[in-house]
Amino acid sequence: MTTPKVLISDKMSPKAAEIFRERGIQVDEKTGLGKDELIAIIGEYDGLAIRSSTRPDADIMDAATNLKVIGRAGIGTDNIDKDAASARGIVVMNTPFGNSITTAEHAIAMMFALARQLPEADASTQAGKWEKSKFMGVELTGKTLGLIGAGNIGSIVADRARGLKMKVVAFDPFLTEDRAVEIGAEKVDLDGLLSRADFITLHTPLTDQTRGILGRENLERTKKGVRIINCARGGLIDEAALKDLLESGHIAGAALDVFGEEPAKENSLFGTPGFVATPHLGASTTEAQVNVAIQVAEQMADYLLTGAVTNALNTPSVSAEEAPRLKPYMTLATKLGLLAGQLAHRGIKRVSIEAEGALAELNMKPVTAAVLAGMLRPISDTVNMVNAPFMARERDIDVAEVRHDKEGDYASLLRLTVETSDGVRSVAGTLFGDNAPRLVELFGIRMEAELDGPMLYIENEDKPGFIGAVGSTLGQAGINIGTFNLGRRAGGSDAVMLVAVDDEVNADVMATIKTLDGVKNVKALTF
Ligand SMILES: NC(=O)c1ccc[n+]([C@@H]2O[C@H](COP(=O)([O-])OP(=O)(O)OC[C@H]3O[C@@H](n4cnc5c(N)ncnc54)[C@H](O)[C@@H]3O)[C@@H](O)[C@H]2O)c1
Ligand SMILES: O=C(O)CC[C@@H](O)C(=O)O
Repeated sequence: MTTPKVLISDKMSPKAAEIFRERGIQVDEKTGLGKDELIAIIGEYDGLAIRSSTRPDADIMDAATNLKVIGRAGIGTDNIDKDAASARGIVVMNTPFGNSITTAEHAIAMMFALARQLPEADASTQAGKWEKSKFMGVELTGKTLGLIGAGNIGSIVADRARGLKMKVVAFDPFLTEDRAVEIGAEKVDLDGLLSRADFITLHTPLTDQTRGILGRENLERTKKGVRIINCARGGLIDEAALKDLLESGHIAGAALDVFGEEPAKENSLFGTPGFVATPHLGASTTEAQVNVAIQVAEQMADYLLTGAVTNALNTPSVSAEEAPRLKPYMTLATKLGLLAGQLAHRGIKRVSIEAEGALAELNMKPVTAAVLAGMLRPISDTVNMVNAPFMARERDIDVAEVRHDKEGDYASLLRLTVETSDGVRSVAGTLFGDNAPRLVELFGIRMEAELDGPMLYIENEDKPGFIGAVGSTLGQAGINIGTFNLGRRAGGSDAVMLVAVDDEVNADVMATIKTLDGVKNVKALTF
């Protein structure tokens, strides 16, 4: 294996580079690159470690011919084109917890800043004024804090706010009643929150559903004198409406760490009374930056060196302990997928992936991704485990996973049942003693075969002399046979044959085999 190479393209704690080097990965740190500069060099790298300034898009990824992973030292990945990454098989990972406390603390700091007008009072005092009566504040104790989004950061904010003796109400469609009780919040709908909250703080990602969640109409519905904090993402609040309502006095204060346009070197809100701004500092503490740098470097190194996947947004997780146990099953899954994909004459509509015995106790998601990657390889040169589920969805292939706890004839079994417009057919395989993947059933016919190298699949009437005829056709063409794997349907006249050959069988030989008496179907396969 060649030494993987990683580019760190945003300012990051030196801990990240230190970890990459310790793990034997080459690392370059080049920050502040323009898009074209990045495009010119990205082809050299297996990994790209970023914060929020680098914005890897489809153009950058097209040039990133070796790129396997993009690691975001932070939470939000809205600066990464994840669809483009998935389509190219690039894993995107973030560090979902490393800066949560820091960001929650920033939101609380912003709340105090608004409640006591700290920035204005500071500026006035240092300007030599002593405007004691101008800066009359409000207490937090007893006030209602409305959380929009109660995930990692929102729930830490709730905890801190409860410590400040505030009442917490939360709007989050994915928050269960039990979790709301656990974080000490009352679950409410958005209207309830807008009408009751003295302070509102946003902690959702920016999605199609959350964009403009505090738009003009909702801002107008807030309680008069409300104070609003956004340390999540610009785009959640209508900035023009916020300015109007601050100026009209309906909103008493607003503190934004994030803006629709960043860097926000100019913004219409600047200078508005009651407005406080910080330059996307939510995650900027020494502790958080060390946390996210260590985490992103460890995760990326694990993936590049061992295949373990943690905190990926576009592929299933595989822990470092699971990776070696799953590896042989993933090889089996890819081979069975390849077999099913190559033998499907028509587009696949549905695949059911069944695990039996020991395999049923493992993490099935990576196995499913490996099946799909194998199955789609005959129709795509670029498919891999990351983009296969995405490609299957794009092709409307319905994928089902089924686990059977009980062992059958084998300690573990993986069965794929594939539906095309030609009907439903299944293949099954297992791992032999040395973790070697073996086919054990082909279209309902028991047979044992290694799926390796070039092979010939032949369906025929079970007649004496047929095997000899195939053998001599291949022999006459100078093609050496590795193994002959045979099976026949019990009590029937159908037989199947998987012949491992040393060289690929050319079209002329295929045509001759097709003319042999009793042949029903012939196909050249590669594994
Ligand atoms: N300012 C900063 O520097 C900084 C630092 C870290 C994180 N962030 C941002 O903070 C945000 C929250 O991060 P997190 O770690 O808590 O994320 P999270 O995924 O743990 O929580 C997000 C919550 O939002 C909820 N949500 C999703 N759609 C919603 C909707 N339509 N209405 C209401 N709630 C909805 C989800 O159910 C979830 O509970 C993210 O946007 C992240 O990028 C900013
Ligand atoms: O890297 C940063 O400074 C910001 C990070 C923050 O926006 C995040 O989503 O984690």
